[in-house]
Amino acid sequence: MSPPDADTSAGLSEVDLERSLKASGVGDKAASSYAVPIVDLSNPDETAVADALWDAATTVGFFTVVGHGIDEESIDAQFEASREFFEQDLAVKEAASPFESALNSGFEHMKQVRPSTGLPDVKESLQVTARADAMSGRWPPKPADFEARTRAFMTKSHALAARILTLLEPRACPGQARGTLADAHTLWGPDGQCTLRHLHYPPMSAERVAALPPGSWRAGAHTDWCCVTLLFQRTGEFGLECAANPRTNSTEWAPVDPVPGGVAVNVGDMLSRWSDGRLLSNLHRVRMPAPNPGTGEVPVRYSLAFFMQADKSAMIQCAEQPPITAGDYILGRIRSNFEK
Ligand SMILES: O=C(O)CCC(=O)C(=O)O
Ligand SMILES: [Fe+2]
Repeated sequence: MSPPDADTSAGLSEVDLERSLKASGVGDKAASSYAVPIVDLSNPDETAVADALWDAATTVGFFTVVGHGIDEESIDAQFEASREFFEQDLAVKEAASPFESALNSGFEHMKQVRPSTGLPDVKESLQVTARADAMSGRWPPKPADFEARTRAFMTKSHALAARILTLLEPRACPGQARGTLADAHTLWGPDGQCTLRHLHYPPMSAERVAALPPGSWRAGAHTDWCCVTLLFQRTGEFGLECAANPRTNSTEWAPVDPVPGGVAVNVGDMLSRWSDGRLLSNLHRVRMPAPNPGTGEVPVRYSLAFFMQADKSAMIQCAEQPPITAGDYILGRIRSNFEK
């Protein structure tokens, strides 16, 4: 399908794919156990690292990086900030960081409706988009150093995502100067769109889970909108699953379990488009785990997702689709997930 113009072409096929899961049955299939690759970024042989990333990105599309250089203390501190924010009352969180879908920022509680399920994810999230106007009036006052801590964590996440993009770029976008992808993503500039999403999947009793509408997921199957996502998980908190990318024609799902010292990475739709499909984004979802037999409760899950999204004005130039600004591209995807 060749879209008629740039504005309406943003992410249409991805939304159709997600909607089709509702009817296909693929969405209900249990996860099997093929392994998500692990890539060690501390290997001094840069060619070997680039090869391993390319293999991982073109087969599964989801992989875990270790030796990535982000210190454990910063990751733990961000999770702690997230926990302190979410433990407040709902009304306090809503007032502290009002959600604004057009800015992709703020706090939302069970508001994100996935096209794959037609139901809200059973989660709450706090999104920080690295642009001054997006966060004006949205920095939560508690914990007290939330803004400083989050800015520092986003700086480290951005550097890691930029390194991964630069290692993938020569094969993903062979016609473009090396560094174009990383340079298109700035933090805190007037056009910035990189986002850190703090996610909280609340613990709940088996009765509350049973009362949810049938077909509810912690996060319904979806692809991400960005170039790459860094997904930070805590040990012992499971449920993330991915489908291999569409090139493999596989309908299997694999668990993406937390790896000590590891960060999960996935390719998003923006990079699929930018690379003319040399890289493909893949579906992933977060399963509602079985209640703990001792407590009868479904355990809590926290995660942090850093979405490396090109600046609003960055032009996504590729051969097979019309040029589109990254700003228009993201807006199209937001509209497909949020009512307002
Ligand atoms: O919480 C997770 O592990 C996944 C979250 C996710 O995929 C997303 O927010 O896009
Ligand atoms: Fe995602």
